[in-house]
Amino acid sequence: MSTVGLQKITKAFPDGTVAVDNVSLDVRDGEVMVLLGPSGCGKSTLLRIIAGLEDPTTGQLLLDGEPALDIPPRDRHVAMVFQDYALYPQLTVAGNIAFPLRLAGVSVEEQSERVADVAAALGIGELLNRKPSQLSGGQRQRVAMGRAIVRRPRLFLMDEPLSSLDSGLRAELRAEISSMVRDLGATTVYVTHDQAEALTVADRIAIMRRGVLQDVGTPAEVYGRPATMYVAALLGTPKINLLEAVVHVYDGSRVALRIGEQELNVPWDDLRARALAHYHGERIVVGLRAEALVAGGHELRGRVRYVEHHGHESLAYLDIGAFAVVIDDPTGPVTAPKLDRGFLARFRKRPDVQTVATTPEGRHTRRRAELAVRLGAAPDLQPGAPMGIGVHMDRVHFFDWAGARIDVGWR
Ligand SMILES: Nc1ncnc2c1ncn2[C@@H]1O[C@H](COP(=O)(O)OP(=O)(O)OP(=O)(O)O)[C@@H](O)[C@H]1O
Repeated sequence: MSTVGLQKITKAFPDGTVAVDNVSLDVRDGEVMVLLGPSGCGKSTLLRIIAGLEDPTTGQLLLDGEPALDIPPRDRHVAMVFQDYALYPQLTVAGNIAFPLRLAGVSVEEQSERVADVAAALGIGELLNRKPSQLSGGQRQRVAMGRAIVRRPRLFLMDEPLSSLDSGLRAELRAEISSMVRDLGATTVYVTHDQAEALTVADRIAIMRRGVLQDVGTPAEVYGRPATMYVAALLGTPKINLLEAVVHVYDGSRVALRIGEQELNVPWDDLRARALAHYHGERIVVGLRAEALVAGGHELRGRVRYVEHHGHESLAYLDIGAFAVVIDDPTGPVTAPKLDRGFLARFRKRPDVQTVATTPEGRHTRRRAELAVRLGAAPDLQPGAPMGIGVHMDRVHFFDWAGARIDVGWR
């Protein structure tokens, strides 16, 4: 049994940097909780607070329901895995994995038994006599994991464990890590800035921005019902289009969203239409992911700007004469569309990027929107071709201008 409770944790460093800002989060027994966010958002600081390497300025930490801030790090029974492996170069693989057991005074027989078990589970049983310098990056990371597991900790803390590996190996190892921690049943807090990694590894994801917790939920929940525009922009490939729209209610009977020169109707039997009606005359943001759109419908019209081929499918990027909001955060993800030269030349004459608002979500800029629509493998489409677009309204997200979700029964 192992749970973590973070209660209103704030960490301000002496220079005034607030790395973690009033974060409350419960990690359940046996759960893999991923802390996701861009560099500098406070993920590592939170992890270090759980490990006891850092004290919060205010707030409480509970381990297994008990206040834990006074427990020294070595007595918290947590194992940390970092991105830079930190293996002892002079020790063999077996020596590295056995190291914490040796420190703990475990007998030599038990040490070699446990090392062999762990190495077999990680597929590095053949490498026990090698030195770290004779291993590949992936093998070194497995050894580092082995050294953490062998102690049978009640809690794993992993800080970007895969970030120094190439992308193929990352994908392979993240699947392995997620099945391994589940087999062990160990509660895990896993830090990453990679949304794809978070969506694969996590039971639940906690999304952070500038020290503030933005959203918590299963991968399906945070992807399917993002709490804020920022969360929507962070998750998914291709990135969501965040379109600037103005709400118009016709005679209290129909809600339409004016997107550029076009109108997207929200049927009155869509329960969210009532929530949207409160914004009559106001600017909101409409989030459209590729899976909300189908080529050949009639809800929106656009012109093909360019087509991106991905082998099994392709993505058409359409100009629909609308503006997209870009979350302008130097440390955050930017939903900047790819701009070709001609586009840039035309828009230099009429700048498309301008600051339009400063909200709690950050400084917003707008750009000419490019709507991504999924198509078959090799569509016969030329730039400039007109295309009708169908919209699955149930997959469309609405946010107010400050970036908070507009929805029925939303918190
Ligand atoms: N000792 C310190 N003194 C002052 N500021 C600090 C200190 N340690 C961290 N910070 C700041 O606190 C913020 C959060 O840092 P943290 O390392 O937790 O972020 P992170 O999300 O883990 O980023 P990364 O992925 O780059 O490690 C950053 O702005 C960082 O510069």
